[in-house]
Amino acid sequence: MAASQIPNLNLLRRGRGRGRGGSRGVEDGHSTRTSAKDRVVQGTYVRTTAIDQLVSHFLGSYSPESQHQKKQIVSLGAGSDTRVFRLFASRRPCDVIYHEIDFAVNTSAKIRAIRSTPNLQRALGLDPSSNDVTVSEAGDALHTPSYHIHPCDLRSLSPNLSLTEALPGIDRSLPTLLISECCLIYLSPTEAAQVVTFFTEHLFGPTHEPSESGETQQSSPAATPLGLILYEPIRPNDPFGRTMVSNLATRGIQLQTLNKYASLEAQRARLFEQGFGTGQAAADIDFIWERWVDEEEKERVASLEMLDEMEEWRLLARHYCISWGWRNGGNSAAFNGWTTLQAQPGE
Ligand SMILES: C[S@@+](CC[C@H](N)C(=O)[O-])C[C@H]1O[C@@H](n2cnc3c(N)ncnc32)[C@H](O)[C@@H]1O
Repeated sequence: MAASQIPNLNLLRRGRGRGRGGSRGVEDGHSTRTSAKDRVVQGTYVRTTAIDQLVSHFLGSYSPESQHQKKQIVSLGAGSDTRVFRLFASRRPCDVIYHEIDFAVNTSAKIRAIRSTPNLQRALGLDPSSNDVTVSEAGDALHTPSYHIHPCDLRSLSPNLSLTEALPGIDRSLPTLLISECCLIYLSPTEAAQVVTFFTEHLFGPTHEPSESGETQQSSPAATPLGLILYEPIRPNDPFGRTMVSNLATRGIQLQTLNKYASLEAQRARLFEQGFGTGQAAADIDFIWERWVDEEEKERVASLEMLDEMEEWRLLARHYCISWGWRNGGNSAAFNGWTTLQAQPGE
């Protein structure tokens, strides 16, 4: 699918209706604007809160010393996501190196927004007049010591590219978290797996350096600690899921990996198979709402929603999941914070 054809799934959800009866509110286009907006607040809220929690459990609590133990985040298909602004505003001096990858058309738009919005620059801690900020001539790449925006089709990442060609500024030795929030689902299963392999094996795999005799030898047996968070729809085969798929299809959207990774179990198996051998976990948004959000917060957010809409929202929430997997890479404790998070057992 070409860049211009890829809609923002998150924005599409904004147009979804309540749909009483048959389609149970999936993309049926008969909603009132106000109620659709309310529900999106709750859908988006849980997703963002859950991923924020995974991110903060990975980064650990902030202290000025923590900048000496930097970690790295790579957001695949970051689009107009704003997590980096919130994160940088709360961790200064910064202890994270943050990379965002997307098609040039999207990275250019984001860089234009940053350049024209002093508040965003302040959130990033940027001084645009300093030499620390470099923007490419085409306006589609941005590099600072802590924040990099890469104009790149993920499918073009290949072991044949040098690091400076592929993703300048990536540090191969830092514990790294990859985030795919509704991104890899647009690729074919093979392409999506190749993207993940590029990171698990090529960029962050055990390093191989030529010996004096010219043979390749393993200089560091331990791979870099690496984690992956995926946020995507699941369960396309029940009545609600079938309606979801068919309504997306009428808009020309085919979520290519949806059938292959259709359940929580399939998502966990995918993470294991794709190199995150230390731990794999998954939960649907309904479970996360129940178990990760405290009662007071739930009441506050649910009050935005008419009570009789709640069941419908929960049905929708059972069709989106977050899965997360990690490998420690030697004895690293980089992802130990994830072991305390409650995952959903079973399918
Ligand atoms: C539904 S949007 C999600 C954006 C963002 N992650 C969020 O949650 O708000 C999907 C994003 O993935 C990007 N994307 C899809 N395929 C891509 C590819 N092959 N290379 C780079 N970016 C891609 C799209 O351009 C788009 O910005």
